[in-house]
Amino acid sequence: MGKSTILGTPTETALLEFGLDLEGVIGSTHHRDGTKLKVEPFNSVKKKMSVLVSLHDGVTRAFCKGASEIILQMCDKILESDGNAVPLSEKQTKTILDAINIFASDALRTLCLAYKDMDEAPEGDEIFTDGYTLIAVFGIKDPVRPGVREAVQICTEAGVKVRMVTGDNINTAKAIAKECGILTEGGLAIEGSEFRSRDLEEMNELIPKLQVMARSLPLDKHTLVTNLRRMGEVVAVTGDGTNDAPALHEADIGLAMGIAGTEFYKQLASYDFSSVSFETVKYTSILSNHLSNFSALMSLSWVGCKKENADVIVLDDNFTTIINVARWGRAVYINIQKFVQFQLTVNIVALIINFVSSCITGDAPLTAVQLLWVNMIMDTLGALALATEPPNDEMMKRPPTGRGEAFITKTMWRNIIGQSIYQLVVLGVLMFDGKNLLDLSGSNASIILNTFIFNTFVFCQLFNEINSREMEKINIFRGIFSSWIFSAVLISTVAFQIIIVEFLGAFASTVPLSWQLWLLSILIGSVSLIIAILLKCMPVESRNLSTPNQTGYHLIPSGPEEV
Ligand SMILES: Nc1ncnc2c1ncn2[C@@H]1O[C@H](COP(=O)(O)OP(=O)(O)OP(=O)(O)O)[C@@H](O)[C@H]1O
Ligand SMILES: [Ca+2]
Repeated sequence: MGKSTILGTPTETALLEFGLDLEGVIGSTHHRDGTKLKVEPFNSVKKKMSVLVSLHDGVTRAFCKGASEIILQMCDKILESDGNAVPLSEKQTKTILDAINIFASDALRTLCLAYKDMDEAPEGDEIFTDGYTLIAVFGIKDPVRPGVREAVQICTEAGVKVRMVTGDNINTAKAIAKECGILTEGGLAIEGSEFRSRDLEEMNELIPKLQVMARSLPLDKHTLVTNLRRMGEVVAVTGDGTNDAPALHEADIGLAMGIAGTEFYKQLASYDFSSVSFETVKYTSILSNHLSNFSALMSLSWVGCKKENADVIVLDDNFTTIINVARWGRAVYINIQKFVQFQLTVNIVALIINFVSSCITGDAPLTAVQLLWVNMIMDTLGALALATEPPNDEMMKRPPTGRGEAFITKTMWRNIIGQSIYQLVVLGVLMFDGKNLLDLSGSNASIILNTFIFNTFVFCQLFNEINSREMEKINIFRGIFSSWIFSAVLISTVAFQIIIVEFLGAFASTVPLSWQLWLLSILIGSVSLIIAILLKCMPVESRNLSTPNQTGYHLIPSGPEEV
């Protein structure tokens, strides 16, 4: 027989696989034919699941498995290795609790398995919650994937604070959080029950320090997200969707991962669940042949989460992918800002030049066709050039954009206004004294001057397009050749400009220019590169990270060294 594939949550599959392995060791035993009477599926609030089976000798047996402390509390007996149930002494309870803690501190998810025999099937819906006999304690290892630690580090550098909210035991949660760098020195790790009991004021104080919340209920995740948002934070939640749906829904960005994500994926292509890397590594010695009934306990409890709750579905179930989401999110946002900055400069200058000139001389230097042309190249090609820049690592080293932050930042206004003033001064001088300065005379003087103004205006925009690649940094050329689109756009803009000025005079109201004037246009345009450097030396906004906002909540530090 080939190896069968087990479907279900990683916890379930790990246990079932272990049970099946054990069956191979102990031999398939008699209890298999018991009939299932009732199943209480796993639920994140109770953190346990139960099943009621009727055995052939008339006995009804309840099996229960779930969070170790919770199941242990329901037990008053323990199954010894010889198969006899003996009362659970205080000393034994302590030993078991110690074992649980040792497992948990080793980053293992701990579960207990217990059973209870009854003569009759109980009435009502509830399966008993006391008088159980403890069968086993399990420690399940869910190895932290390679790269998670690095991903958390990148998040921290990017000003994204990673918190862990889990249904697991606090010690398990702490151990895992330490392993992936979520729990740091001075950070707070608490249990959901404690978190729940706090009032609003205490939460305001507690939440900024909170790094790990363990044994949480679905509602706790939701409460945390609501409070973080109230504090003005932008919250992204990742979850496997089944019990995280409320929090995913409440978050600004809901990232469905794990089963919810892969379940969706499974619909597109068949997905091999056996690749899920949970493995059972440790268990205590209190095992008996009762375990053969164990498979009845397994339920395919995973429910496809509502896809509407998530904004992003992480198909590869990998935390590192979230970095990519953030990188591209930032890249797109910044690219749009760059384009808007560039576009606003073009429009402000064109509008003012034409308006002022019309008011004073009754004549606009830039004709309708020229403006249309400017708009076409600047809109289409500019968007293409600036919006297709790929993300870079720099982007993940700046703090995130806050919820209420203006789209056009002060930095952008500085660049827009500075460049516009330069262009307006130059073009204004040319407009009013250009003939004199350029020594133009004769009947053609006016049209030559206007063509020259148009050409200079276009070159100013062209160089400003290069400036717009970087809003804050002086070096605007970094990686300019890695994006071939940008170079292609610049070259084709120049080519179009030559064609329109030199050959399409009748259409665009231009005349061919001498090479001296071409050179002068380019020179004047290129001065905007120097203007940009001067502007960037003018500080406008200090991204003061420690400014408390209205709730007294401090923004997170930007680098790990400040944590
Ligand atoms: N199938 C199951 N049957 C019984 N108990 C379970 C099962 N799965 C998890 N548990 C228990 O419940 C706890 C997890 O609770 P919960 O599902 O609320 O948290 P979670 O952080 O969403 O977990 P997960 O990583 O499974 O998504 C585990 O620590 C374990 O003790
Ligand atoms: Ca879950």
